[in-house]
Amino acid sequence: MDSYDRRMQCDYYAAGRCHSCQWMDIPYPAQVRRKIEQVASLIPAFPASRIEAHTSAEWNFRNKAKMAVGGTLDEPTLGLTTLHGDSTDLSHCPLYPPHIHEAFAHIKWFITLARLTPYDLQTGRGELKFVLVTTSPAGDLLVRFVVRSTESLTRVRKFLPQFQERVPSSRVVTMNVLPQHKAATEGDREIYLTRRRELPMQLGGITLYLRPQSFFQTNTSMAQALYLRVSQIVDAIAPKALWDLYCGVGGFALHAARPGRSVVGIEISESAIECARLSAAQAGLQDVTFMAGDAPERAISALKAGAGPEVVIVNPPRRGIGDELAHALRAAKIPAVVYSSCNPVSLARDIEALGCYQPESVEIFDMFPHTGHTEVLTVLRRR
Ligand SMILES: C[S@@+](CC[C@H](N)C(=O)[O-])C[C@H]1O[C@@H](n2cnc3c(N)ncnc32)[C@H](O)[C@@H]1O
Repeated sequence: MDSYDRRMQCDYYAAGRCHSCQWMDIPYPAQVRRKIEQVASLIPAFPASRIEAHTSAEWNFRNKAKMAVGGTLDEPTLGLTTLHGDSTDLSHCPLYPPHIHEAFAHIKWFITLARLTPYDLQTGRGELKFVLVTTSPAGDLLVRFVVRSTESLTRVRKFLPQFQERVPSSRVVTMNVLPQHKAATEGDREIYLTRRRELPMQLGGITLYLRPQSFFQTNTSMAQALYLRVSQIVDAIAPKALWDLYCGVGGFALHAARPGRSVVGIEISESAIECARLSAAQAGLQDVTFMAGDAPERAISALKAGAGPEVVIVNPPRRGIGDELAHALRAAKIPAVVYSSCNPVSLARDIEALGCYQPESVEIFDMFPHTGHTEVLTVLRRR
């Protein structure tokens, strides 16, 4: 497919209305080659020819939409807004699956019905700032209305049954309050409008649970492939004890849990840990413990006290694991570190800090087609 055909698949890009996917002009196989070369240039110990790539669907792969609300009460837009008060509707963005597109139409109808005035970035007036929608593989939705204040709460509660009648898949609906005029897509306060609080995300044999403020990988099929691959890698090493640091709602830990293997997951978000525990209990997993806390701090103190599993999985935020944790893993002589990273630059820095660890394999899981971002999985073995 040439670049002209590709542009035709996203009308917004072709019309110059959205530039979020910077690589839209590059045919997908060339995007993947470019990512492999980028990763190889950052991890010189590993040649591009040995990097395996797991490719994504090119369209409809994103499970989460973050839409800025603009336009007017009677004709709201979902997409982009600017400081000058301009708004662009992107509610048919081809990265989202068709049922999210359908939900957007009903969300617009609901905005008008509940008198949720779009927030104006220029004047600071109005109420509704963003609509955040996440879908499960089964098509159920988590819908969040990010508002400036709770002024509309009574109306939203009143009309919600009508919205849910139109969108029965909207299992969890919340109002998130973001009073400050700042560049953020959500605030700290979450008001649940439905009895259900978690969106079940069925991945293979495990059901993960997602709450409004918990992290979840945005490409569900790629996440499933990644968890499966890591469980195979861990099974091949066959550790008796395993840690999953920065475990989120437990994707790696739960997929790698086996009878006779002790698994510990550590994550900063209390609510993500509650979700991970729920999944473990439902799956009847015995020797799996999830702890809320600072992963580097807890791991370093446990390593200093002499604890040490045979395998440590790390999946940190973009900043990476940092020198202190890298040095502690090295000093404790952990035999294998399975590192999943969304930032090859911090990954390369951490590999350097780990020192005596050699990449045994490097794989790309292309979570983010049409952008320069990629997820890299590497197995680091102590030399
Ligand atoms: C890239 S996400 C990975 C989540 C999970 N492994 C998954 O597959 O969904 C990084 C996670 O690190 C968590 N986090 C950030 N800082 C942390 C810290 N200091 N200690 C523990 N977890 C942290 C975030 O809340 C987020 O859930």
